[in-house]
Amino acid sequence: MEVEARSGGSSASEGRWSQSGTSLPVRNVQALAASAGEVAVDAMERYIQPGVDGDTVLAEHSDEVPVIDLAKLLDAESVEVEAAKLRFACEDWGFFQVVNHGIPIEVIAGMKHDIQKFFQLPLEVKNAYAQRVGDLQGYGQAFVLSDDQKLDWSDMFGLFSQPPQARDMSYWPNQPPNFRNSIEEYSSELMKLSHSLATFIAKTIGVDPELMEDKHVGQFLRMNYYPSCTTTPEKVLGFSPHSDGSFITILLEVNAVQGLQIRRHGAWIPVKPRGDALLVNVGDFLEIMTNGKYKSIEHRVTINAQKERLSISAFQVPKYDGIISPVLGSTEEKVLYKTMRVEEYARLYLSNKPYGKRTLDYAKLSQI
Ligand SMILES: O=C(O)CCC(=O)C(=O)O
Ligand SMILES: [Fe+2]
Repeated sequence: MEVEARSGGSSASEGRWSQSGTSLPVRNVQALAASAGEVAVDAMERYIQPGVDGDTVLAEHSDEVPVIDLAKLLDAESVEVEAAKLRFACEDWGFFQVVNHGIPIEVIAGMKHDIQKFFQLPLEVKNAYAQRVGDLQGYGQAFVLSDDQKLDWSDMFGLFSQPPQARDMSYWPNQPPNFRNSIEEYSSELMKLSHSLATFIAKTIGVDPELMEDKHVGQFLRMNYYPSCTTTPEKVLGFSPHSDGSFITILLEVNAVQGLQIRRHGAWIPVKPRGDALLVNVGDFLEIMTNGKYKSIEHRVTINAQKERLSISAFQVPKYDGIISPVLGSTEEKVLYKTMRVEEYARLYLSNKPYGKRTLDYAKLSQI
């Protein structure tokens, strides 16, 4: 069936395909959506996920997503109360909004502006940047805009943005003109935020922050573009349910269009974008390190009928040649996760396609 769908790309649908470096046609969802008026039912079909529209969504709980104030964590008078909130957020939700995060407004505004301009570039221009890269070895430098394997209604462009010595900026897009600079500023600001959060997270579990130091030394930045979908928005997903292969992930919701949903008690809770906050979530590596005390929660992205949505995920990742293992609070604590090489985990995660929590299940000792 898959072959059928691909070879169906006759002259009528050629405009919806773009050629990758290989001869395989790669679907670009933004281009497909732009031709919406004539999107044939069969072109849409592969994106339809049966049952999505039947899942329980509890919008009335959206306001309960925890909010953590970094300024209060940094203030001796309020740190205790705020750290307790942080602990609850990581244990119970696996997600929190961080306000007073200290990232200059102009840095965020620059990044938002440039990412919108980037996705407005002609497909051939974007593909040229995407084609130049694609090597994920040792986390690699960047990866594709379109993915012909993917069933999700989105296009993504990713690059390894930190640390400076491990990246090659010559691969980064230089359109719009200030893009490289915006990425550089944004990612180095986020790195500082990540270190600050990691310090407080370590304290909430009684771990020496230095033990966490090499667990978020790198940063992978992924820019996500979710076109609107006029035909069957309730039946497609921009991003299928997954947990993140990171220590923590810091998400910027670029244009305030709702879409992200968090798995909670068997239902989905939509997250309301906040202009003054960044959304942080616990990733798989932090779940393993805390021996399951902090949860790497599944999440997914839904699609809007009228509006496109853009977001930027910044995955804080450990040293590729390091190891990841539970850090125990006491000698009596039962070890629930394997000790794994980061490289092994990363390879598994990337090969699995992060649908569901398969990689994390593999790391759980109780599963074997
Ligand atoms: O776009 C979003 O809101 C979330 C994206 C996401 O979950 C991811 O990049 O891992
Ligand atoms: Fe995610």
